[in-house]
Amino acid sequence: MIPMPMGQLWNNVGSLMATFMFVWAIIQQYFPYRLRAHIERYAHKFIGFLNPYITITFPEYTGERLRKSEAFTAIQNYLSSRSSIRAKRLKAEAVKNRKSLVLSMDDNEEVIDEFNGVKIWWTSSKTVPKTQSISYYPTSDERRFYKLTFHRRHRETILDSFINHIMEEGKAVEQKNRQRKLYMNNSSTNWWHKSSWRHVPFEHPANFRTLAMDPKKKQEIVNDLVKFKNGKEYYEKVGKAWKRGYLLYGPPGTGKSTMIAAMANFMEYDVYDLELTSVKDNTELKKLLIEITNKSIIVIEDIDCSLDLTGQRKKKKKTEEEGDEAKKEIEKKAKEEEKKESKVTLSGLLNFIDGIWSACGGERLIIFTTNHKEKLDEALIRRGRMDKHIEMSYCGFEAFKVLAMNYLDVEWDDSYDKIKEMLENIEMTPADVAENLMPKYEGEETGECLKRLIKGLEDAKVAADKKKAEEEAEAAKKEKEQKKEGESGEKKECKCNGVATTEAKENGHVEK
Ligand SMILES: Nc1ncnc2c1ncn2[C@@H]1O[C@H](COP(=O)(O)OP(=O)(O)OP(=O)(O)O)[C@@H](O)[C@H]1O
Ligand SMILES: [Mg+2]
Repeated sequence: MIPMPMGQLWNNVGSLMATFMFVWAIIQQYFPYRLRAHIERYAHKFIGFLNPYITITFPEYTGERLRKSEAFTAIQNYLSSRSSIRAKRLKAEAVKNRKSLVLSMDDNEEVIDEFNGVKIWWTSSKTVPKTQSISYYPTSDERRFYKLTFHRRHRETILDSFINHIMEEGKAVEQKNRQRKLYMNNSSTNWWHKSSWRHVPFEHPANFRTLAMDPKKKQEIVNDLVKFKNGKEYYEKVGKAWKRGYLLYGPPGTGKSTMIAAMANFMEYDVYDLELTSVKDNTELKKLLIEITNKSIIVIEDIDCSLDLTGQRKKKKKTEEEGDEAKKEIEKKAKEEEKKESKVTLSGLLNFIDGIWSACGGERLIIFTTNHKEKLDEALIRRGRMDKHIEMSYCGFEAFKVLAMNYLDVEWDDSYDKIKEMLENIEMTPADVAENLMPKYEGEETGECLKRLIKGLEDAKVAADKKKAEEEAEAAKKEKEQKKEGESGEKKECKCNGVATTEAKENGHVEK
């Protein structure tokens, strides 16, 4: 039914249409095809003259091979939020890769929508084809479609803006509701895998609220991410691929992996965990890159351990210095290693990050983590590649407060002053603080957990002092040995030379 304002005029039009339909049925039955086509053309003109409303149909499947229409899916998503508020009869479907059921209006249901003050009617219907045919595609013969009806005076608004608006909004709804994924790269030796990546649902609960770190630093990271997410036009304007690199560095247990999960949840991106050691060579690395979708985070954890990326440049430098023989030996060793290890090179990785191929697809974050920033090649982490370097460090008092809130649900306790002072002087990772705070049995008192943390900090202090004393003793011992060696060397030199060397003279060991 076409939605129209009711009234006398429309009643008349309605009976006129009914008469017309009757006449049309007779024409179809008895008139030859050519004449029928001719009459049909004029009939449409006549209906168009009487009916000021325009209708657009969006079928569920399109094309010869009956592929699911993108427009239909976008409208379904767009309407899922609206129709669930406005429609009286809804249909719930479990859709692949969606976190929750998709609610859409039931067949022959109508929803009234509005766009920039223009009234729009959506109806959902289905047709059952009269002729039966054998097909590999949709098992059911039912063809669902959405119908969009609007007044012809709004033709421009609808065609120029509204259609784009529903496509964009529908895609955004889909993005928001989809089940996000955690991908890992398949080993190149497993040739039976069709895709280079396999995945599992990404369900890490980390978020920025529960991430323990300095609040100012955390806010800065959140702002940076928001700027990146909304930066499509900006990146286009400056002629830069829409991607951003983060280097997370710090000791084990300071929350680098937790931060990645929090970023993925905040941005609603998929995560691609790239294990470099199982990538055969640079070509395979490129192939992996091409298969990565937009709105994703590419992670390479412990980049300093992944490959001998730091060594390759240094080796090259060394060979140049040492000449042919050393060169040959190193090349031989390298060849042997290549046989069993990944052949991904530093330049291959640099190209992966910001070569021309890296620009296929957009909205990607690349994150490296390391415990030893100083070990990495400067080229790998220079700005532009790794745009933001984030240090994840030992637990400070602000970070402790977040952890105490997470684990114990307390905002303040009398012991906090003492803990604050201790955390300023003792290094303990957030992972260790969290472990101390976590109740060890059902109903363990908050005070007990805090006491355990204080005890843990005291123990850590004792251990750190002991380590420091040992290191100092070791250093003193070494220095003493070196001094001794130096002295005996000088004496030897003085004895054997017969003639005093300049150095011996300077040191006062001159033979008379
Ligand atoms: N900053 C933090 N905020 C909240 N929880 C943390 C934080 N740091 C560590 N944790 C807790 O400690 C555990 C280990 O942290 P995580 O794996 O993120 O450390 P990491 O820095 O990645 O360590 P590694 O260098 O060994 O990979 C996490 O599961 C989390 O519960
Ligand atoms: Mg980690």
